[in-house]
Order: sequence, then C-alpha cells, then structure tokens
Amino acid sequence: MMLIIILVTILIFLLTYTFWKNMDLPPGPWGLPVLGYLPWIDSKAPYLTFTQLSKKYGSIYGLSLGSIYTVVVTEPKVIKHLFFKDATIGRAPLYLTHGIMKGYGLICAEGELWKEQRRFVHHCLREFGGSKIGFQRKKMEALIMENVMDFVNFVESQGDKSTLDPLEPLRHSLGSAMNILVFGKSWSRDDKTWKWLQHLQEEGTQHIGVAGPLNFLPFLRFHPKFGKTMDFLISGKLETHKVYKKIIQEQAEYLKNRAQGDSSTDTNSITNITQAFLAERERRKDEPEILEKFYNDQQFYHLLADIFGAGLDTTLTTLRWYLLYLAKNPAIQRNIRIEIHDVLQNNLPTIEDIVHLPLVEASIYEAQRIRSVVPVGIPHGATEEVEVDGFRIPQGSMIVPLQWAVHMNENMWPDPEKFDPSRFINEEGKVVRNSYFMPYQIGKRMCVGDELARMMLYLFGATILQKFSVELEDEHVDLIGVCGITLTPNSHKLIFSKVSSK
Ligand code: HEM
Repeated sequence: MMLIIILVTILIFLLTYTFWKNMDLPPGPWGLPVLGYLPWIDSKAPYLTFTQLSKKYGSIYGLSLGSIYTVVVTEPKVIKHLFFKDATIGRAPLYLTHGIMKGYGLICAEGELWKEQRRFVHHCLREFGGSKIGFQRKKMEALIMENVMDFVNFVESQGDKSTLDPLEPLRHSLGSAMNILVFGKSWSRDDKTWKWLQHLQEEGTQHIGVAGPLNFLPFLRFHPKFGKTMDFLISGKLETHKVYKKIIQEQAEYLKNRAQGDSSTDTNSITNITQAFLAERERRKDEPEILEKFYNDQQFYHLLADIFGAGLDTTLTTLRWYLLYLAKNPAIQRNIRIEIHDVLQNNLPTIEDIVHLPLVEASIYEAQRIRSVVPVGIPHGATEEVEVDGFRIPQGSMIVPLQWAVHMNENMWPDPEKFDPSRFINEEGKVVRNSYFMPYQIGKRMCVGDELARMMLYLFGATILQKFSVELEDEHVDLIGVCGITLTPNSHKLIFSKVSSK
C-alpha cells in the first residue's frame, strides 16, 4: 500500500512538473514516448502534415519529432523576428547534418566555423560576380550565358521540334556553370566521372528529407533498410571527396605554375572557389590555429560539396517547375514571349534587361511560390533559449520556417494552386514582392547564393523562352512532385519547338 502511495505521488509530481515546465511552450499535438509525433507525419509529403497542423494550432506550434523538440512557424513576421537573432543561427540537431556531415561545410556548420566560412564564401561570390554589387557581374553573366547556349544548342540539335525530358540537359548545363565556379573545370556531357557525380547528387537529395525518421531516431541506422541509405550517403560522400582531392591538386599545381611565371596560365586573378580556398590557406599560413580550425582538408571537401550541391539542386528544380508550369499555361507563356521579343528583338538577354522584362521576372517568382523548392524550409537550431510572441523556444529546439504554408497562404495568395504571375506585378506594371515570398528564407543565415540564383534563373528562363515554345507531352502531367530535401517534379517530357526569329 505504501509503495502505491509513493508511486502515485511521484506520478502526480512528474505530471505537475511536466505541465508547469511546458506551460509557456507553443501549443501543439501530443505524441508517443520516444517517437513523438513522427508516426503521423506523411512521409511522402511532410509539408502537408505540417501545414495541416498549423491550421489547428496556429502560426507557431510545437511538437516532438523523435527526441527533437520542434517549433514550426508559418508567419513571415515571426520567422523574420526569429532568424535575425543570434540565438537561432544554429542548425537543427539532425542526424544527417550532425551525424553524417559532422558540422563541416557551410550548410551544417555552426559557431565560429560558420561565421568564418560564411564570410569567406560571401567574399568569393562577390569577387566572382555572383552578388548585387561588384565589377565582375559581366564575367558571371558570360559564364552563365555560355552554358545557357550549351542547353539551347543541345535542344536544337535534336531537331526543330523535339520531345525530351529537360532534366538531364538542364542539369548538365547548370552543373557546368557551377563546376567552373566551384572547381574551375567542367566535364563533357558523357564523361563518366561527371555522370557518376550527378547520380550521387540526385540520389543523395532524395534520401535527405528533413522529416525522414533517421534524422530523429539515429538508432534506426542499425535497421537494414536505413543502414543501406546510410552506407550510400557515407560511401558517396567519401568517393566524392576523392574526386575533389584530385581537383584540388590540379588547381594547386596551376597556382604554383602561375607563381613561377608559366605563360600558359594566362590570368592573374583567382577564378574559382577551389583556388580561393587554396589562396586563403596561403595568405594565412602564419596562423596555424586558424588553418587547423577553419581551413583543414575535411572542411575544404565539405564546403566545395555544399556550394556545388546547394547551387545546382535548387536552380535545376526551380527551372524544371518553371518550364512545366509554362507548358501547362500556354497563354501566359505566349505573353512572356511577346514581352521578350518586344524588348530584346533578336538579342540575347543581359542582366541589365531584367528590369524591362517584368513578366519574365514575375513568372519565375510565381514558379518559386507555387512549388517551394524546399517546402519544409531549411530548419535552424536554437543555440540558446528564445522567446517569441510570449512563447518559449528551448535551447536545442529545431525551428522550421514552413515555406509551403507561407507560399500557399490563402489570405495572401488567393486560389494558391493557380499559376498567376500577375500576383507579382503592381498597377504600374512593376514587379513587387512581399514578405510572404521567401524562397531564400530571411535573416542572418539566408541563402548566400540568392543573387547568383536570380541571375541563373533569369538568364536560363528568358533565353529558353526566347528560343523555344514549350508544350506538355502528356496533358495529365503530375504537378505534385516528389519530396526529399527538395520538392522535385516527377520525370516528364516536354515538346520544345524552335521559335523563328523575327
Ligand atoms: C533557386 C535557387 C535557390 C534557392 C531556392 C535557395 C534556397 C536556400 C535556402 C532556403 C537556404 C537556407 C537559408 C537558411 O538557413 O535560413 C539556403 C542556404 C544556402 N544556399 Fe541557397 N538557394 C538557391 C540557390 C543557391 C545557389 C546558386 C548557391 C550557390 C552559391 C546557394 C548556396 C547556399 C548555401 C552555401 C547555403 C547555406 C548558407 C548557410 O548555412 O549559411 N544557394 N539556400
């Protein structure tokens, strides 16, 4: 009897303590011990489950995903408020980011390493013309246009009217631009190494879903099914690093020859991220601690992979959705082409032209809105306890900026499933964006390549529409897509017809 009284007292104490401790947390659903709410998350479309929950619990709610307490935010004002704070600059403690990437690179880095590498990458992108300011924008434009024309020539080589899945040719052309920027070299379309790198990249992003169970229940890696995924990701990472090691040696050799005045190495400036990293090592050679902490080999490989991967997957997926939605909406496509021909005549687009092509710009934004490339957003981690709207977000929480809910908010975007670029054009015909549009997120950790992405999307998008009209091969094409870390269209074919010049 005594034992029962003691147990009941402990139980009452624990319940009261838990209730008291959680009183100021955001509202949200209960879950099971250990698993939390994971069993109720739609593994194919986690963004829909999260959006559904926001309708019940409001624009800030909390839930447990395995052992990770998660706060989901769907209100841009709150996301902005949170993501400008130092306390939310961390990354969520997910197994795939912390367990596989081990905090290396830029996407998964935290603390001093993140600060230093973010500064470095920002500086590189400005130097190479991938930012709003700087004198090198024309150089970047030339690099992108060379690869846009590679895509155009490939499609033209298939005939005046050809039916093809744009995935592979687009990935080759966008990937080649990223290869030059990151590694200073590109591969031919059929090169074995290049084909294999693309395969790893594609498979990897499908496996790394933010809401995948492995992220929250690391012990699952001992289960054969998840173990196989882990083996694929880890061996893929190590094999990729071997290729990178060889590229780094080639670039180091190039810089050495240049320093010794080899006339075949023609340019004096640093032209890619690999060279920039080597040059930074050289510049700081008298600071062994800095080299050890921020410029070691592991960091080098992970950083190259991050910039290449983040730059290629996102732009590729956006352009695939863009062409798909334009094929589905021929009247809108026709108007865009009229605008392009009126403004450019037969000239190719330049970065300066974009202000005169509002429909092109607005239609790219609309594609980014209607199919968020990262629908769950890229989560942050709270490195300290923070307060928002009267709620407490404990240290160690994962904060999810739910892009899907923001971009499909019915009050802001009436009839959200309708593809309508005019949402981004005001009465004077100028392009306008509001805070409910955040494909690159916001705050101190916002996408570092946003301007480069804008340049790539615009130059590829405008040129493709200038050169081709695009139709669906199958009217019943799926517009739902497949969700890994990115939401990609299912494989599909489009009919590209050459547009005769005026
Ligand atoms: C349509 C294209 C793109 C989209 C939608 C996109 C979106 C994003 C988002 C949502 C984040 C997370 C921001 C945060 O954590 O708050 C991010 C981070 C990042 N993006 Fe992009 N991105 C795009 C293109 C690019 C390009 C072209 C590059 C190449 C330089 C790039 C490099 C990165 C890197 C390195 C990070 C990590 C930044 C950090 O953790 O500090 N992205 N991107």
